[in-house]
Amino acid sequence: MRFNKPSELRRLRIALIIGAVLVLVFMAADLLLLPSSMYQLYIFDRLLIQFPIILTVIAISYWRKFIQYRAIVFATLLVALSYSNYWLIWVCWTEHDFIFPYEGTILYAFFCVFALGIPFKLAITVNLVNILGFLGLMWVAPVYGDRVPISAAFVSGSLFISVYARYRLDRSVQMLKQTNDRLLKLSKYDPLSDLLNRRALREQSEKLLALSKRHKVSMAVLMLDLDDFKKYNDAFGHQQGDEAIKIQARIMKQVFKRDTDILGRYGGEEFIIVLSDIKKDQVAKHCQALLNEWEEAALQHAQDAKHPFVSCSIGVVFAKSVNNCSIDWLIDKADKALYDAKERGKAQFVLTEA
Ligand SMILES: Nc1nc2c(ncn2[C@@H]2O[C@H](COP(=O)(O)OP(=O)(O)OP(=O)(O)O)[C@@H](O)[C@H]2O)c(=O)[nH]1
Repeated sequence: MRFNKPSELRRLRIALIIGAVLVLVFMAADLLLLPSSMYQLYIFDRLLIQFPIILTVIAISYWRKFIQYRAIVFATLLVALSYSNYWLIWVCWTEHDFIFPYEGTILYAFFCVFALGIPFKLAITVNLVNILGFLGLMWVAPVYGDRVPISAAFVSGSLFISVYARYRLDRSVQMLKQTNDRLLKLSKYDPLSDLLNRRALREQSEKLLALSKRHKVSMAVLMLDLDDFKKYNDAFGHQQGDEAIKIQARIMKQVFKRDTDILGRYGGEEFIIVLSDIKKDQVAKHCQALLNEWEEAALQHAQDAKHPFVSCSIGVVFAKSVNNCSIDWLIDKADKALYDAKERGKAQFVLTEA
């Protein structure tokens, strides 16, 4: 799952606007309930404190670094909204003897934690601050009389549930992301060599070819095949053969390090390397480096193999311009060059030009 900054920003702004509209809707509902003597106080709290706080956050969302600091901004928003609610409850009680409901505090917590996405650790801190605030309010102004303990328990419990639910949600998303990454890797990479599998190799090669055509740069396709691998398997066993495949992959990664180099397992003991924007003599140098690495590895081959140590043959096609080329055509050319390398005695490379 990739984080998409513009769409996340849009989503958050929409959530904030919905929040602001909800405050207005609740205002209308509350005004039906409240005695008219309290209208001024109530409207002051909602319209001149809470509503502008939300509008300020919407304005802050246009700040360049908002996404980076959004969790802190939303945590501050939650504290500000909750404490302005506490203030309203307190003033209603002390000045008008009116018992203002506390449910808004819970709604604000759920809205900020879920709709705006305050992460788990920050949600604990902020909700703790809000629970302490509510308990403090109940201490200095026991608004709900006999119901103070149950009200305090209800507010604390609800805020705790929002934090716990956030934790479960974060964990599930994290696990989903890990599984997704694993599946993506499995669908793209060959598990034995950790190189691209045939399908991913084709997809990436097509993309690189399109880019090379657009930028009018050269390309080279190398096809590699372990020499007398059947004999190696027969002599040392399939498992040892798998080790040789891993060595081949390691050598390829050692020699071809550019970000744009595409390394893949084409099938069995055949590998493909696709390069872009490279000179012909550089390609030849890299092929020689591959052969040298195998020589240095000095891995004993089967007695009846052509060479005493395990080696590979390489067929290369180099195209200065790829305007009229397709990937299939380039692979076919590299395959023919590989056949030539095998015919000429193996453990060597044959480079042809398209
Ligand atoms: N250990 C192992 N062997 C494999 C794997 N994939 C293919 N092979 C073996 O690779 C061998 C390929 O043999 P051939 O196609 O006859 O080629 P070769 O023996 O390398 O002969 P040349 O290509 O002429 O040098 C077969 O024995 C396959 O079983 C694999 O994943 N692991």
